[in-house]
Amino acid sequence: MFKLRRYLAGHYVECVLAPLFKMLEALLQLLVPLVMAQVIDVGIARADRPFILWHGGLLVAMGVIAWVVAALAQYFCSKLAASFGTALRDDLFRHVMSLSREDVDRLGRASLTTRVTNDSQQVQDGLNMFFRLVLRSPFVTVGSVIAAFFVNGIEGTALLVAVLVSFALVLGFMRVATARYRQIQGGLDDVLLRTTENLEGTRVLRAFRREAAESESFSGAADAVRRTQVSTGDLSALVSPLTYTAINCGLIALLWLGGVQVNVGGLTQGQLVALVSYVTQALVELVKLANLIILLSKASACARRINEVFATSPSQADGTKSAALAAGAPAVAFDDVSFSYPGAGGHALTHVSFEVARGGTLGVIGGTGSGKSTLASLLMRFYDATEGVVRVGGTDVRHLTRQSLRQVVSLVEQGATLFSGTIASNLRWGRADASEQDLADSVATAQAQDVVDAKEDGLEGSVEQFGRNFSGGQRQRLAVARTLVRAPEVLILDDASSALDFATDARLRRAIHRDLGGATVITISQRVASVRHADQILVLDGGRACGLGTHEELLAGCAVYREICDSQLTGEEARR
Ligand SMILES: Nc1ncnc2c1ncn2[C@@H]1O[C@H](COP(=O)(O)OP(=O)(O)OP(=O)(O)O)[C@@H](O)[C@H]1O
Repeated sequence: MFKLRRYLAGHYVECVLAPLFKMLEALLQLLVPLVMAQVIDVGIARADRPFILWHGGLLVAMGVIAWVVAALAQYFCSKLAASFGTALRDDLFRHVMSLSREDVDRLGRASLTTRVTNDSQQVQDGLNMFFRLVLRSPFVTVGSVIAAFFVNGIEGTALLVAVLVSFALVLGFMRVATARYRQIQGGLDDVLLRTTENLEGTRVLRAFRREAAESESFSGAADAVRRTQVSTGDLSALVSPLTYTAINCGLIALLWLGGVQVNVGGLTQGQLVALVSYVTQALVELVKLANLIILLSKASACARRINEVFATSPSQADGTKSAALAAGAPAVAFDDVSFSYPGAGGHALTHVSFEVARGGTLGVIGGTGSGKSTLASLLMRFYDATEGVVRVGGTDVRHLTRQSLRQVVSLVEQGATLFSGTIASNLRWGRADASEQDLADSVATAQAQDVVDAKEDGLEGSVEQFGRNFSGGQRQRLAVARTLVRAPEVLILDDASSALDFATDARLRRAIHRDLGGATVITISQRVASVRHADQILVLDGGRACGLGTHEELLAGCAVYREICDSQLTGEEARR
């Protein structure tokens, strides 16, 4: 947790003032029994009315001041914790965004979500309580023991023993609890993963009648968290009663010893009342301290998980060169590229080489799992090639700044994702300053005019989360339009028209060719019709390039391509 102290920068005044005001409140609290003792031993014993009234007024004044400083401390603590939480979450989110897909795969998406949301909140809550109690509780506890010694040595010793026993219990709990809380947060990751998977795949779940099985599996994960929470809860539930028991034993000893001493004249009645008050204060503060330690154990487990994310530096260093398609160099080139996903047994791509000239078109075809999307991911530099070099404009993509690479190369993926807002706000993800005309042109090229027209508000029509108020084909066309707004020099369509009928798909390809003059277009598809007119077609089979050429050349020389064509086209259609 200490490592996260940088998020307190700029709030050092509150960091000092909050615990200081709490201390002041505690100091006043410690003085109250001494004043009370005076009232009993002097004021009441001598029936001195003015003395009692004066000290009564003093107690009221101390109460008012204590209330004011406590309110101020509370204000500073809340402000401090809220600023800390906001800065931490912002930075954590930014850091997660800077990680490569490989890093995100390794840390786990669900786990990252829990860390950015729940874990950061736990740390914020822990910090809030820390500043409230870190000085106050130990101060009151230690102060009560010292004050008790000050009043009477024997009584002070009894209180000290009770406090030390309670403190040992609290520390023992902290050691066990931190590990348990880490386990609980890990379990919550699993619950979140199952929740999002099932919510996003509700339709599939129902179609395959997997509700019962998935509910059972979810219950299993939730129950594992419950068991750890219950056992940790049982443990933490013991902390307060044990602390109370230890201190109350001290109180019994104190009353017994105190009674004897009052009888022999070693202690006044007022001093005994003050001592009882100190024991009570120590008890209350020790219980608060125990709860603070429970909260800090939780916060420290969460802080460690957050620090793990910060310790993951992006596995891909950003390049320094600006991407530009130089004349003469191919727009895109794969030079003997192989790639395997982290933790995967084999290669997803093996020794793949090809070049696409500036303004040229490439079709990529192959069976499912043959490595087509992986090829697009390497070109976007979502992952780095394990062997070989991927080049854009003649430069190794690892040497290009990520921003400029993605300015030049744009990808439309099959699972077109839209974000809640309006159609226009989604399209402007492509280019923030795009004019209405730019948006309209892109919509027309993407064959999405009917999608916009169907909305009463046209381009201002609303888009729900993930674009779920649109059909798959409508989402795909809007996603294409969004990319076209950017007017990319290299456009990759990865199964981006899989939900479109053949006629719309053909119109879309023709429009892109017509309106995006000069752009290099890579079309990835399982449909021969989508790639057959490309300048070259790359055929992938099990991650290997088994053919590269025009439709006619491949028909004549590539058995895999011929097989794909046979499964989709009649002999006549294939030759046409
Ligand atoms: N994130 C990942 N982690 C591990 N393996 C992966 C990952 N993504 C894909 N793979 C594996 O890499 C191989 C190639 O996958 P890829 O998605 O590139 O195939 P594809 O040709 O696009 O398939 P499809 O046409 O079904 O979309 C497959 O064996 C797949 O299981």
